[in-house]
Amino acid sequence: MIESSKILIVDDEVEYRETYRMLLEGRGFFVGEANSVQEALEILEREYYPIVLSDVIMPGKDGFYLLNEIKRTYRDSIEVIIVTGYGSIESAVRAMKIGALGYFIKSRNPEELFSEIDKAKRFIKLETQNSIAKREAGSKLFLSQIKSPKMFRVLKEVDAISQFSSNILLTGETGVGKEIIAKLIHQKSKMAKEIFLPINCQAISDNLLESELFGHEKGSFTGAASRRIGRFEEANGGTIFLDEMGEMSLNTQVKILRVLDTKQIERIGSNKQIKVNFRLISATNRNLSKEIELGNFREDLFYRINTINIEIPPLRERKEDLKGMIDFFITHFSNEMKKNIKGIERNTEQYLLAYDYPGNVRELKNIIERIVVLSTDGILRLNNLENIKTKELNISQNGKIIPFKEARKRFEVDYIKDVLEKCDNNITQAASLIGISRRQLFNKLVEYNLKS
Ligand SMILES: Nc1ncnc2c1ncn2[C@@H]1O[C@H](COP(=O)(O)OP(=O)(O)OP(=O)(O)O)[C@@H](O)[C@H]1O
Repeated sequence: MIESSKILIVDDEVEYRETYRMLLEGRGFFVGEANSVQEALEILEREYYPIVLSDVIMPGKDGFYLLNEIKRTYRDSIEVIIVTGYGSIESAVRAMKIGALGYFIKSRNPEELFSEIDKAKRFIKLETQNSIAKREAGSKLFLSQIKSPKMFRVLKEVDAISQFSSNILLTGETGVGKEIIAKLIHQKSKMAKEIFLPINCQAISDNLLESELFGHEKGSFTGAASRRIGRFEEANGGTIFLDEMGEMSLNTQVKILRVLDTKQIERIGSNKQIKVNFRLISATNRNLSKEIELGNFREDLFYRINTINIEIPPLRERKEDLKGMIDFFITHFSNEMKKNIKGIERNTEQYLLAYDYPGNVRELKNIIERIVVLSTDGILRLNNLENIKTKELNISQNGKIIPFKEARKRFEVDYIKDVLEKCDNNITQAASLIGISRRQLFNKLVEYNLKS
């Protein structure tokens, strides 16, 4: 079932509901019905419908009341299209002001209704995938050029398993491209048009992770100011990608196991069962068998998520692709930064080809980004080759990944120091190279205590 194609029709007249049902089902939508505002709100409590098509005048509460309630409770996770028999500019404006996405007059051509629904679908997808899209903006992938036999085998496996809905576990060191492969599996699957929802279990604290995944009812805990639709509900019909699965607490593991067994969830603070249907791809860079022995990971969950296992090799085991990847990232970053890169210094290229990349593709990508940023004459060179290891691996401390804010600070400090060194500490020139104002750079120097 296609989740963004689920529509709830709210109309007190059964003939209208049936007409819409016929029209919409004919176009592949899954249709739910409510004959009143009250019933619609009850259904929405139980089941997630991303799109609601509501009549205005009904016995009891009217469509504007429903619209108001939906926007107050669900904000942008549900889009509403108001349908009315009597079109008037005032009521259209009113609907839009309250937050309806579209407005349709019953006597009009149904094609207009479909175009409103398409708009709502695009909006919902955009909302949920906004952050993903931002992250991936302009980044084409190095896939079709792959020559390494090990990576080639991975791509073959992806082709073979994409069409099935079995749970998949991706294993491999950090930065090898597990998320890229997860996305590829989704794109090649039957759900390609539906949502791909990545969640990094390590980036979210354990108590928040539960609410993130399952959603919560208003007031179910301090800070739960409104109802929240969980990720499992949002991913319905599509693929959910649980990254860093090995970091999940035993408590959350039990709950995930239950969802996989029953295909139902309960929002925190509610005991209503809600049906969910998604494909699960998990990833970890831990050795889960070892974690099971240590009592950190549940064996039953391991077997559930690991119907198919794909191991992604580290970059040092796919040296055949290194040269191609280096060129690929140079082109990518020089286009992105609009820099005319003429070439790469021989020593630097040799070093990059011989280096073993413990941080894998992510590390290679970061190094290339940095040398492209720092190149002022169109030639790429690593000034201090020994520095590379300590700088690139500066993402963890005592074995724990450092928080994003701290990592950004470290990067900015290194980056600013490098650029200043290149410009003989000339702040005006450094600011111009970086592309920020002299004042902004000066503020950074004060903030990071780099003035000396
Ligand atoms: N084939 C590829 N083509 C282009 N970029 C890639 C490729 N593989 C990985 N990358 C880039 O390398 C970085 C790391 O990739 P990704 O996040 O998929 O790795 P991961 O294995 O999921 O890492 P982690 O275990 O740390 O979550 C990303 O910036 C990604 O865009």
